[in-house]
Amino acid sequence: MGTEAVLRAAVAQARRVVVKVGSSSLTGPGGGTIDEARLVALVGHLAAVRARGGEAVLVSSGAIAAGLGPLGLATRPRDLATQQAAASVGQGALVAAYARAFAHHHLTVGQVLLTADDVTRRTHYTNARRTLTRLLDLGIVPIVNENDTVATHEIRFGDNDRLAALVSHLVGADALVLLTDVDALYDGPPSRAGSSRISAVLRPEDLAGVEIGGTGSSVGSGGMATKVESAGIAGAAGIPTVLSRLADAGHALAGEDVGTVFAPQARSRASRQLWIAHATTPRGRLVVDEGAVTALTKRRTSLLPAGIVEVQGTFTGGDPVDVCAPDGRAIARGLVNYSSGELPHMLGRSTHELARDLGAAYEREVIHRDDLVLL
Ligand SMILES: Nc1ncnc2c1ncn2[C@@H]1O[C@H](COP(=O)(O)OP(=O)(O)O)[C@@H](O)[C@H]1O
Ligand SMILES: N[C@@H](CCC(=O)OP(=O)(O)O)C(=O)O
Repeated sequence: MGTEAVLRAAVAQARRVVVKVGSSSLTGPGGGTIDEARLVALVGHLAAVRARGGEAVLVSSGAIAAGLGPLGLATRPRDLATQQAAASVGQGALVAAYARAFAHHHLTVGQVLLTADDVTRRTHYTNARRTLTRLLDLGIVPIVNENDTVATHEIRFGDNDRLAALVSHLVGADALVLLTDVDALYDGPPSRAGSSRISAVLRPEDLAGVEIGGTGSSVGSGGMATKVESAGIAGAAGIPTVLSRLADAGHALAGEDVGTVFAPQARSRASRQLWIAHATTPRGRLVVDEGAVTALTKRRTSLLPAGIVEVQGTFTGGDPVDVCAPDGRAIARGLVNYSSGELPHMLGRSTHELARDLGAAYEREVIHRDDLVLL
């Protein structure tokens, strides 16, 4: 069996699978309503996974699109507040439609709304993981979406592709399936004559020269770029991804030759570190000296106050920040233990000195090595 066939078989046999469906393939022409027939067909495929003894987590976009009609809007609003209002109206309708469709298969759904914080901050991701795992143990189909109504610009994924990859980490999925409105990854814009389907991405070089563009619809948001990124995030934790159009979902889940399959990378990094690298938007920058660059990159140490020369941005303890070399290049990203107000008083000083002058609480490293990922 070739590598591609092995991967497709792994998807077909996945015990736990995360399936993500995009707004563009769930909505009818114009994008203002959810196409119930497509939703029902998708639910049928997920029920089939359950019927063969598997478990499924559905990550569904479409809240904003589902809210357009009831709000009398013709197109997806551009401003965040109206998008959030649309999501608030649409999310309930969307999950109600899923609950009805799953009930025909005697399956119950549970809604899980997540923000980027929920999959990056230690306490939150542990909670999210526990809830999702418990739902699966109870035989429920979790339906995940971004918590659009509270997410702000800074912390928002916007698309659900990367969120789906992070959810696949959270639940320890065996496969990730991304369903969209295009049948596969193409080597150029799918609308351009001469572009051809890529059936498998087995190594990063397979993406060299591929023109990966933005969304082709009025309701989708990440386009192909966030899907390829999502496959990379899942792959880094050893999880294979299949991308296909919604109409081919059954074939994709059965391991047939549709869409594009992405091989996981050979070396998987700790998934927590991946969340930090891929899920977070840095709230500030810590510029460090050359000694700290070497310590972090060569010796993989924690970041201590002594090596920091400048603090940029406004952040609180627990926020993601970039660590930059003296030339401004971001070399790492991590979750910082102190706020941007506290740090300037600590720069260049040893932890011993800080503990003596400011108290034991200041003995902690600025970013612990477990919370730091090299970029
Ligand atoms: N190289 C490519 N191959 C396939 N599709 C691409 C490519 N570059 C850009 N796209 C566009 O990405 C779109 C899918 O992304 P998007 O609209 O965000 O969907 P979704 O709502 O499912 O997340 C396709 O409809 C297509 O127009
Ligand atoms: N959380 C948003 C998802 C936004 C979106 O368009 O995502 P996608 O279609 O996956 O690119 C919603 O439910 O409308």
